[in-house]
Amino acid sequence: MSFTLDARVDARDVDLAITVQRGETVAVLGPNGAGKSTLLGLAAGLLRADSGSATLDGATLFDAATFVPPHSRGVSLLAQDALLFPHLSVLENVAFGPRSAGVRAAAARSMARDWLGEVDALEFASRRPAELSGGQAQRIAVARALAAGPKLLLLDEPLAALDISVAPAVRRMLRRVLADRTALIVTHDILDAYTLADRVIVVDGGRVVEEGPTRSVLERPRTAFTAGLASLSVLTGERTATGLWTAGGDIAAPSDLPVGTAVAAAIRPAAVSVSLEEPREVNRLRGTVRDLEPRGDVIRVRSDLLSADVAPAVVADLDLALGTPVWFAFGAADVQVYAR
Ligand SMILES: Nc1ncnc2c1ncn2[C@@H]1O[C@H](COP(=O)(O)OP(=O)(O)OP(=O)(O)O)[C@@H](O)[C@H]1O
Repeated sequence: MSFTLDARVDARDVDLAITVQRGETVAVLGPNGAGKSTLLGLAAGLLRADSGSATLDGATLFDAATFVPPHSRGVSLLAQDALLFPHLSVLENVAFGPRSAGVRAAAARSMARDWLGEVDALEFASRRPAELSGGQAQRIAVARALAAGPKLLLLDEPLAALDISVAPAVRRMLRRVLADRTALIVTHDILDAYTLADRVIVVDGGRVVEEGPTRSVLERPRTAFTAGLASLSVLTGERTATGLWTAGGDIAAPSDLPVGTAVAAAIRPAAVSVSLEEPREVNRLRGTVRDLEPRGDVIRVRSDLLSADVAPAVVADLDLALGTPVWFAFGAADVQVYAR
């Protein structure tokens, strides 16, 4: 076990318990105000808990009697913005951590060069932060965080401030450097969770509401927030002999779960079609159009129960608008049933 935290911040109604295994990257997802930054603040030592404790590799970071200050924790926090020292060169920025830890100047510079190489940014060593693009500055910030030799790396939406044209390359770099590291990454981007994290924790209302391996949480969401993030429609109901019973009607779906089990069913919007007349498909549910959202080359048609991705021509042909009553249809094989 590497990092454990079980702590409360009463004024924020936050009560979180999490564990990160050694070498594991855990993504922290959740709506605005859920408590994600509070979690990072507690781990980094920027915020004090009212009660609880945290340990890192067996050493106490805080408890009722102890509070290890941020710089002595072996924890590095990488913020959304690079926050480099503007008056220092890139190399000096990265060498700062080792220098503060007592490493001699020449050795610290050599370490800094190694870390700059690690993030593909050696060519910027002599520049000042003002001469860097956002993506370049974020690479330097990663090198600086790693050069401090942290046992736990905290990343607070590290790609959020980047131009979408540079984010993929920085994400690839992060994937490489996070591979064997103990890290917590707060993100709003499901792609970060898929590409960077071994496990995800979903926080809502100051509590952990879902956790597990990234794929299983995102493919079998238990909360509306996670379902929305994963772009899945989730229907809840009870297992029947042929599928499941839901408030919207019976649905045919394959499943090995016993009849009567409380189940949820996830359906991808791309697998759902929309019509005005009652369709022939065995799985058909009535709905009312609540929202029409352009998403690339499809329009996402949302109702209270289900969403469907359809071609713009279909929206035009059916004359869909907010409030239009419609039928949704989908195949039994497109329904993923799991226990709630
Ligand atoms: N400095 C603060 N003082 C008091 N309450 C705060 C402070 N910062 C956050 N809170 C409250 O604590 C709760 C958790 O907020 P937190 O910033 O941790 O959420 P978050 O998940 O990081 O949100 P976001 O995604 O918007 O950054 C919220 O109710 C918020 O209003």
